Amino acid sequence: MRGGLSNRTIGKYMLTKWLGSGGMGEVYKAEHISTRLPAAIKILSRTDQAARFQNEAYIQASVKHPNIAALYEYVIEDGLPCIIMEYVEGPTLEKLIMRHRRLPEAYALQLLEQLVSAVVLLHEHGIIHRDIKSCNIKITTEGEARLLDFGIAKAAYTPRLTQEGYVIGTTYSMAPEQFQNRVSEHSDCWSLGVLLYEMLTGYRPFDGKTETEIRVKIERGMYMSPDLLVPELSRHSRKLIKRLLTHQPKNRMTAAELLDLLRNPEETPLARLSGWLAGFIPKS
Ligand SMILES: Nc1ncnc2c1ncn2[C@@H]1O[C@H](COP(=O)(O)OP(=O)(O)OP(=O)(O)O)[C@@H](O)[C@H]1O
Repeated sequence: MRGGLSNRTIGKYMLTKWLGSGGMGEVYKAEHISTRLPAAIKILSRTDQAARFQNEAYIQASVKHPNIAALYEYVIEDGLPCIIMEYVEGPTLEKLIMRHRRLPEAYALQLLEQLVSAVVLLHEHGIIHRDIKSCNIKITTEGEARLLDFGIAKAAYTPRLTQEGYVIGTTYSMAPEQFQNRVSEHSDCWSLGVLLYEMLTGYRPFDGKTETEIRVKIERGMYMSPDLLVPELSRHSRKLIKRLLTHQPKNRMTAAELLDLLRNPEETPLARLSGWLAGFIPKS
């Protein structure tokens, strides 16, 4: 039942508000009984998904990063597995984009940098998120990004959770190789490209009326050049999108390279020339 568990206690927490339901369970806002600090609690509703749910908890617990919602505890209450995690106040990135139509470029790049630094950490731990998309990201009241939902993330120790041939992910943000079940950390970088495009233009690069239509566009790399939607878009952002939405995973920019470029944008020829000329100006 939706929200049917409100006012019940889970460990040291009291459930206060139903937040929504996802693929595996219900999410509630909760309050610590003695400290009154908030938390979000995900309660498994599909018992056939217990192994995947535990996988989500293992992964979320194994990485600590300011832009990843922290895991507090994994408990089993009356036979129900529960993930107790940081409560992130604020809208999802998807809602924020819809509300403003699209995000200002400087802010979009700032959010991307935060998310990429989280993804670099995941990849360093051998974890592939596999479902990076705007509705799995929340924006805090301070305007910072928090990555949520490790339900289908994959680590080296993740047990085989899917039936042979079952494709994992959300079609519009999936990389072409994900349809062949050849997922790697490069697939997360494609999804970051989809996310950047969506933040900057307000549109998804690969959209359509059916899953098949979207899939065909992804496999053919057919997307509208972002500057046709936002003519003032910088060359820097256009280049990032192009390098992330590269069909061949091996030729695609990695998360570490992307982070480096976001922190040290490539110098424009003009900036390089003026830096060079500055060397000739006598110091007074
Ligand atoms: N840590 C959190 N803090 C605040 N809200 C959260 C938190 N985790 C999840 N939510 C919210 O709870 C709702 C359900 O989340 P959940 O991750 O289970 O599903 P989903 O992302 O909607 O779907 P799916 O699991 O199928 O991807 C969403 O509205 C989500 O934004």
